[in-house]
Amino acid sequence: MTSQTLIAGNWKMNGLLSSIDEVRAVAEGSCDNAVRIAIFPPYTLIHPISQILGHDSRVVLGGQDCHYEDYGAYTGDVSAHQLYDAGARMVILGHSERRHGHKEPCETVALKVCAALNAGLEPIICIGETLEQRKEGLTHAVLSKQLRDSLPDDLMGKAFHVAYEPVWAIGTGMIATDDQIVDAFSLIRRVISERFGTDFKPHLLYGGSVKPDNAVDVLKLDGVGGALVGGASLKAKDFLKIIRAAP
Ligand SMILES: O=C(CO)COP(=O)(O)O
Repeated sequence: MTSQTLIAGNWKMNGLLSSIDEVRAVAEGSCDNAVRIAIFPPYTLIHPISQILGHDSRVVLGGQDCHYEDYGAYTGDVSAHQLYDAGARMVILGHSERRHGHKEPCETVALKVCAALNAGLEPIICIGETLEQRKEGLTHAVLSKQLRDSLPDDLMGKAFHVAYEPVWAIGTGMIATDDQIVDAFSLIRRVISERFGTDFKPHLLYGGSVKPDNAVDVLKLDGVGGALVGGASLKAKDFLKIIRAAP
């Protein structure tokens, strides 16, 4: 699995056809090949953006979720194969806005991870505790359970990423402290090595209020393999500052 720093922008339910210019500006403004860049626009924009960027673009596209079935009577859903067909090569799975907003259980996330890998998509699997859970001292228990139950058994040798996104840090401007990030990452590494063996080195991202002015501090932390950025990925000028902050 690549150890290249990954800077990923999750646009969530933002962006219109006119926003394609922002992706073009990111592709043109980023010349450091050491950093991998991914943008997760809404489904409606994946294909038009992929057409404009072309195959050898610096920017990889991804979906923000997918269904675990390949096709069928699932009104409103999109399959991993459809994402790939539209030009996506990655997918975010288990984001807290899916886990909490759509009551999505870990077992469903695990099925989606399998579907994504079968379709040739690289998944970013998100986990994170709420503020109440942290205050009650449940952070480790919550993260371990989410991780164990959201990862299918058959992951050896597959390219995937785990994003630690504390729910209370998302969209709040309240970034996790260095100690909280390092602590969560060491737990994630431990849980994964217990399950898949010590040779298995997961690629870990941090997400939650990453901005141009704090990106350097987050990305230099030991073991941080990149960032999953929400609000600050919507404008190319902000996102490029975060990309340039990568070590
Ligand atoms: O949810 C996030 C990325 O998936 C983080 O969002 P913000 O960067 O807006 O806090």
